[in-house]
Amino acid sequence: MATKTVQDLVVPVGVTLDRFIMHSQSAFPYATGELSQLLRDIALAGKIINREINRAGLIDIAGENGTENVQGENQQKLDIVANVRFIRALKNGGEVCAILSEEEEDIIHTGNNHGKYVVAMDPLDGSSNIDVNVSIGSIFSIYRRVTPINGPASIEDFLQGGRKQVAAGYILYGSSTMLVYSTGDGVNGFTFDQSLGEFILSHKNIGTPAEGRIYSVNEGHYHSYPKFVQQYVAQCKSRNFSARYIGSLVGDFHRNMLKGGIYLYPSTKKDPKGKLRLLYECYPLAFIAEKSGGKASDGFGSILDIVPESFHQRSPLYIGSAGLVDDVIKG
Ligand SMILES: O=P(O)(O)OC[C@H]1O[C@](O)(COP(=O)(O)O)[C@@H](O)[C@@H]1O
Ligand SMILES: [Mg+2]
Ligand SMILES: [Mg+2]
Repeated sequence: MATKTVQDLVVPVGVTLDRFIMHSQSAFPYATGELSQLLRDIALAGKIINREINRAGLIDIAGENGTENVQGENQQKLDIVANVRFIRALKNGGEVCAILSEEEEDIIHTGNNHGKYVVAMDPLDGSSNIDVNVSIGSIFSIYRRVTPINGPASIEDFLQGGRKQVAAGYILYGSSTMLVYSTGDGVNGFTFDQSLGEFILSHKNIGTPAEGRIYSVNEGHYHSYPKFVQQYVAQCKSRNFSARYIGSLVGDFHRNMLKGGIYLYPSTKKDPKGKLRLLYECYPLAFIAEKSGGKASDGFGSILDIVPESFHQRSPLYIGSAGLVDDVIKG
């Protein structure tokens, strides 16, 4: 038997998120490092939330909290824990002057008025899956503030529109934990190595396949969908597409980005403007979709071109492989 070389025996750890961020930053000689630090702060929040999720059943932070958020949805204990963990990490990090969260009515001022950035976030996405051990996520969207540094942030910092995002991404707590983000130049994914406590580059320069054979939609609401969506779903069935729906946007989106597919959350009779929130669900995932070669539409045009009007605004969402999103819109 051939003797193993040192390379065979000592497999390299890979590129850590930290190193990757450092490298990307060295391509921009005038970068000051603040956005890099902010991405590290988000990764830290992700690690802490990952730990909380893993032990939720052991330390009584599973289940409903008995409260409702600003949108009238039941809050799970972990929704609140994730919200607090994120806010704390961003406050302590110092780069963010204000935060918009799904769990809070108004923006949260961090006290860091010198911070150049604001973050809109869904601290825990897929709340109905928390207690049943199914994939959930966190979603974030980053803007450079437009209000003067050293003063308080305000509404216009958050209502700049999806095209003004300087970075966006998500953390997926699934069969492994992953952080996926883009600063506009490609989309990269990092898998969390529990033993090292580090995110390691595992999915370099992700590209969404132009076509696919997976459709993800809550078919329980079928009769409540607009005609063009019903027709599209019928078309998916007649083309023998696979139906895959977790009910955690991050998980459904991630699978379709890697394998080729489409996620649909149309308007319904109950939610005529759609269920998903524009600023911290649709915009960031649309940013990732477009930067990976996919598409995101509200049925009329690109999600990123919707002019935002309010913090918790909702939108229909059709997102994934470009060819499939085009098929829905054509009707
Ligand atoms: O249960 P439904 O109506 O199919 O909705 C599922 C969708 O709602 C969401 O759970 C909304 O997100 P939150 O859990 O952050 O409120 C999405 O993740 C998911 O895709
Ligand atoms: Mg969500
Ligand atoms: Mg949520």
